[in-house]
Amino acid sequence: MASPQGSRAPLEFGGPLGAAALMLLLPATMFHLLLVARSGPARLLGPPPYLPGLQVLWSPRMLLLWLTWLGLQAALYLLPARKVAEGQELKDKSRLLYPINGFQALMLTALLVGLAVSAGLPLGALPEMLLPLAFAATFTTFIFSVLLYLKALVAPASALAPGGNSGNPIYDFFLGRELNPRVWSFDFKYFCELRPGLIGWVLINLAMLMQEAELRGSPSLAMWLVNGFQLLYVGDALWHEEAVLTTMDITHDGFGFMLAFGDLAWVPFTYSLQAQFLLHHPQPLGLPVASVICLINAVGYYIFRGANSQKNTFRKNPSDPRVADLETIPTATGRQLLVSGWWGMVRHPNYLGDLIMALAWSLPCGVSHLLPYFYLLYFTALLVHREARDEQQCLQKYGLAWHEYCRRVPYRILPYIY
Ligand SMILES: NC(=O)C1=CN([C@@H]2O[C@H](COP(=O)(O)OP(=O)(O)OC[C@H]3O[C@@H](n4cnc5c(N)ncnc54)[C@H](OP(=O)(O)O)[C@@H]3O)[C@@H](O)[C@H]2O)C=CC1
Ligand SMILES: CC(C)CCC[C@@H](C)[C@H]1CC=C2C3=C(CC[C@@]21C)[C@@]1(C)CC[C@H](O)C[C@@H]1CC3
Repeated sequence: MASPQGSRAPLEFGGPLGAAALMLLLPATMFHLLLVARSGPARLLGPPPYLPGLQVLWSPRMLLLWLTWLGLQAALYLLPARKVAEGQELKDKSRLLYPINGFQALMLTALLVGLAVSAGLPLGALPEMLLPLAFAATFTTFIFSVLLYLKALVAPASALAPGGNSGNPIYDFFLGRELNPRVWSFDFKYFCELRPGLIGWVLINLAMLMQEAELRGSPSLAMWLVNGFQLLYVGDALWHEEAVLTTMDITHDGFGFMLAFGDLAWVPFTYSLQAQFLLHHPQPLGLPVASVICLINAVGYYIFRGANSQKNTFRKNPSDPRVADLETIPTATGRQLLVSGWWGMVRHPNYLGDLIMALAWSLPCGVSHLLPYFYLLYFTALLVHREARDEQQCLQKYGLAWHEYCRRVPYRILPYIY
């Protein structure tokens, strides 16, 4: 049974008050964005064009559609996997097993959607359903988080996350108590992190593209770019699915409202904002500008993928010829820190690449509105905060060696600036 005593981990996100505020603010922001993206002025900082009543938001049919989507992705998760990977070592020295079949799930979803569309499924109708769908996703996320909280009450103490067990129910509900909640081998956090939300995001994008083709005869170049860039990003994440097993979300954070809402509602409904904006606010884009934007995305992707692959290769096998020549700092844990290559440029080169891509996703939407730049602004804040959390954890793990790394590589994300 879980210990009722509060853990001594320092409180994050502004403690219980911050957690309560975020639980209201995040869904409110998501609905604000959905409403504003379809309004004429599309003003990020203005009031929403109208406040939808419950009869607009609540639809049992949309709830059923949402649950069917989750069910389909769960069924694809359970299909035989090309590989089963081991997670990081847990407190009790055991390691969990995870199926690596996310990319297969993306391909099968594409096949099923393709078949359904050719059989007459009106995917272009999805843009009109976004509000009640997002409401269904938010509603189920709250229920799901309550179930996760209750499940953690009967979990052994060794299954609890380092944070999220303060003893304050609001804070713990938000952050999540159990590290890897599972029913048999079905891992809820791992499943939610990569599948329904990420694949849902590119499906919403595709629906915007199809609806634009229906309205205007063909999709615009800007819509093609946004769809292409974000599909590359999601495809890459699922292709490198195993890498998510070393992220702090999987190894450190509990599974509670923050991640459940982030994965299931926030990602599909707000990360598709640029495509939503373009459907209602077509933007002219010439080939020369489009080529420059493609180049920016390619540079971002090159840094993002290069940095992530270099670290993953090094962590798997430090004597791999691709990384064996890189300079390193030894640490007391026996693990080493890379101090040349991408990780010698700044301490989070992968974040830099990710931010450059975020810029490339907004640029096709022009510069007349701030709204399509919401993702870039939010993502900068998220990564700056995430970087600070990661530094804290690395300092705890590596102590003096981390100080030495910070001395040798003084910039965090942006060389010579931050
Ligand atoms: N689109 C989105 O919404 C989001 C995208 N992301 C992306 O996901 C990816 C993963 O990000 P994230 O999980 O935050 O963290 P990272 O992949 O950056 O991992 C951080 C960990 O890497 C290890 N590390 C740090 N420095 C070094 C070094 N010099 N040499 C070797 N290992 C080092 C440490 O772990 P250890 O030593 O234990 O291996 C550290 O805890 C990133 O590309 C990020 O941009 C992340 C969040 C949201
Ligand atoms: C809504 C809150 C403010 C915060 C929610 C955060 C989540 C949306 C993100 C936390 C870590 C994430 C990661 C990804 C997507 C966003 C969330 C779930 C990736 C899967 C994106 C693709 C990358 O290649 C890997 C990322 C891992 C972390």
